[in-house]
Amino acid sequence: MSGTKIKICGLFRPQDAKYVNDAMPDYAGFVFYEKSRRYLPPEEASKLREAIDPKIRTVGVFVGSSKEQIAQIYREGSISIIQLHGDENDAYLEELRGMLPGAEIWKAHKIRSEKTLEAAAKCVADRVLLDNGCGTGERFDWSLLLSFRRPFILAGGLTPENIPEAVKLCRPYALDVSSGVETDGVKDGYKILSAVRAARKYEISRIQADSQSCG
Ligand SMILES: O=C(O)c1ccccc1NCC(=O)[C@H](O)[C@H](O)COP(=O)(O)O
Repeated sequence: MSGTKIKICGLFRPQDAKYVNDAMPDYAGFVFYEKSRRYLPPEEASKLREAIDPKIRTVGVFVGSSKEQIAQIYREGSISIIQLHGDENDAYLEELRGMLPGAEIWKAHKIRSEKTLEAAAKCVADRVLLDNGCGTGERFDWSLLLSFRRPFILAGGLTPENIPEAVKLCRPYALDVSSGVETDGVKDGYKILSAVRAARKYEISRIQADSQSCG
């Protein structure tokens, strides 16, 4: 079944690995941005990666890092996808690609208007992530996505409760959730499980409805 994928972002404690292993999202994110309250020091990334089920792909989130820093972390093997969440432009992406042939690169775009979506549509990244901000728990105006024609990862203000609405309205390739699966600023195992189930459950009920309507 190829349903909507889901990423749980901002893991940094040993128990976060257990939570994702119980829920089995498609992706887990490590934030390598020192100013984030979810910062994971690069020297701790390999240990956390090893504690996570190998079927879950890990994504490194970078803001304003040098290409050399990103390449070093990627080569160490704790992440298999690079997510650029700062002001990186296409030239930066192409240079990074030249340094890391075959690496999957995602680029986050802060969506404010049709114009910001146009930039996302043209971006050279392997995948684009459409967000309100940077792990701030707020969503943008999803109605802007009605005419967006490229597969995308939806981020910003997603919760176990609004995931069915998000999937139904926006039809994303994947969902990216962080604040919405936290309690008192740290990851909550029950909320992670609920978010992953919400994404998968919606997909199952949609497939059932489609097969019934086909007679
Ligand atoms: O999570 C952070 O602290 C963060 C800091 C700086 C840049 C990006 C950051 N997170 C990126 C993500 O991929 C988040 O999952 C995404 O923005 C959604 O966050 P939320 O609205 O909290 O669900």
